[in-house]
Amino acid sequence: MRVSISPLGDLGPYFQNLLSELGAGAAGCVVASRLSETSARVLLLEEGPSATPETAIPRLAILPYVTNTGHFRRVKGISRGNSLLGVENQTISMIVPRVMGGGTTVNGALYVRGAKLDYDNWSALGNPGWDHASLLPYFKKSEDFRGTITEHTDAYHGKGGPLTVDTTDDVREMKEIIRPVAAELGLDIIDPNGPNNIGFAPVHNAIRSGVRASASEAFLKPVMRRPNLHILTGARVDKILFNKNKKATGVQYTFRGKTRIVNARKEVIISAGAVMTPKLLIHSGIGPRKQLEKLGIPVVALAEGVGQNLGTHVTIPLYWKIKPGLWFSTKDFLSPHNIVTYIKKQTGFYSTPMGPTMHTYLNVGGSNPRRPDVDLYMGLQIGVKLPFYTREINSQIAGPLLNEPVLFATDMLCRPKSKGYIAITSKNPVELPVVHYNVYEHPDDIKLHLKGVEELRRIMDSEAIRKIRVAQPDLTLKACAHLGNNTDGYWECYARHMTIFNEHFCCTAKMAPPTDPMGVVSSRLSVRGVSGLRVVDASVMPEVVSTNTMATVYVIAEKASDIIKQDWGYLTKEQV
Ligand SMILES: Cc1cc2nc3c(=O)[nH]c(=O)nc-3n(C[C@H](O)[C@H](O)[C@H](O)COP(=O)(O)OP(=O)(O)OC[C@H]3O[C@@H](n4cnc5c(N)ncnc54)[C@H](O)[C@@H]3O)c2cc1C
Repeated sequence: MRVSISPLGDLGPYFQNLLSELGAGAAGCVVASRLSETSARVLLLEEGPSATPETAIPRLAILPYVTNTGHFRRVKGISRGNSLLGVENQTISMIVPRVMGGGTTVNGALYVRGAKLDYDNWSALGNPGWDHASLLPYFKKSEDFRGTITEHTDAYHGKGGPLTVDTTDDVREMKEIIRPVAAELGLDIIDPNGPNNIGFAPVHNAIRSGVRASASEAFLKPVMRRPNLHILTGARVDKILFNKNKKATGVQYTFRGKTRIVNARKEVIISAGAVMTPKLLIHSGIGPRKQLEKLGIPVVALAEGVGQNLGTHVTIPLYWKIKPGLWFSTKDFLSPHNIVTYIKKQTGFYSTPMGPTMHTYLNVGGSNPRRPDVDLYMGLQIGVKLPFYTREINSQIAGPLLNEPVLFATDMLCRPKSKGYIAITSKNPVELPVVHYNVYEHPDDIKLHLKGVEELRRIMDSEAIRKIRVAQPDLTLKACAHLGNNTDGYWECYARHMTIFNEHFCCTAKMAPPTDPMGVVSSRLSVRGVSGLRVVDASVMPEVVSTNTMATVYVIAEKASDIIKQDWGYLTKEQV
């Protein structure tokens, strides 16, 4: 996708009467697209470049994990205490997107909405209008669903929206493997975005006819020529500017090495993602008192919750060796047939993402039989070296499976009670934040997580899975071997070594009622203590949802767009 890169200085008075938006990620692309449906002038400032062509190829979706594609920065993700023991210095190198489309250009393209009760809980926390029934029309508005619809799921899917959601060949194959397992264990096979939230759920992907449907491709590309929408890439916003009445009047940004200012008469919307939005707020004088004082940044508004309350998911990876021939091999990557088929028709091997193809949503803690507390992801893959982990871990767990066909499963905790924070350590806009997330800080998390491991092992021991497995090599973690074979102690030790946290960051500028001292934005997503400033991205989630976060960010952005349109008189009260 090509975007305009004219320096704003050349555009003069055009930017009067402006809605200025920054961050063209999942949320930013939706908001820019929807707001430019009105007569408002919209300026979208994005720090990163346009996406390069290989990002569109689903099979290469995991590329960021193994190489540096230049579409993201790596920030430190640190966990202290008795966790991440198998990771060098207990520090993961985390991906923070920096490209048109943000996370949706570099992510695994899984489109999953989480459980209905996640949203009902947001509303119960004092955020009216954010319950599932109110959000369902917005999920549907975004979506152009190409998968199978039944009479039970029809009411949950949209047709004709900008974002194509589909299932792939790999997912269909996995579904056939799982069908007898589900029958044997008495579990349903469900639609991951349908009415039932417990069971095996074949993955839905944001993919359009074999090509990644990123936020910029789906929401911006079709509307690029709107005269009231202007997009500037390579523009890093350094701070929000305020007048003496604490109204946001515009932003200061750096473009081609020069500092510039643009004024926004209507409002400024931050969509920089859950790691970078807190940085920008703090650099603009909105944040916890101690932090602003320490950095010597003049206070515009005190907001103790900025950068706090960090939520994400934690995962334990496990591997089983399977029969050869069931799955592709490394040779498929270099097969001229596969390459030519993809180039000519966007079908075949390269048209499907490499990653999990099946969720298993279960409630193992007994809290609510309708709301999952673990998501056991599964997929077939070829054994590779594991990023993040130490040499010892790699030789014990990955080594025996290198280049072998494996069934991998990750036990993901849906809503960990442990919380983290984003540390902003410098006033320098170029300096990156550090993510602190102490895995298993809350004692309930490990207990629940280990119940997930138990369930996973039960699934792997089912008759149907045994049929596709071969003798398992010894994958014992030596550091835990003294605790016995398959004992609770062994698995806890395994989890404390192997569990990592994902880049499903959220909740660092959370939406909350005024009574909550850690709330940063209102239920209309306006930043408290100032005017003319909103946050619309993963930061505003009050609590993490039960699954991957992209679909949730899309729904936040769809709803926010209508709220903003209403506040500026483009929609009536009844229309939101
Ligand atoms: C590697 C990876 C894999 C993932 N896999 C999945 C998956 O398969 N399914 C799923 O549901 N979720 C997945 N996620 C999570 C999902 O991508 C995010 O939840 C989602 O992208 C968050 O959207 P956002 O709009 O909040 O932020 P982002 O999409 O991160 O967008 C933020 C944008 O703001 C820009 N920006 C930041 N600071 C500035 C600044 N100062 N000035 C201008 N621009 C700025 C960034 O360059 C970026 O483009 C994954 C995330 C990652 C990183």
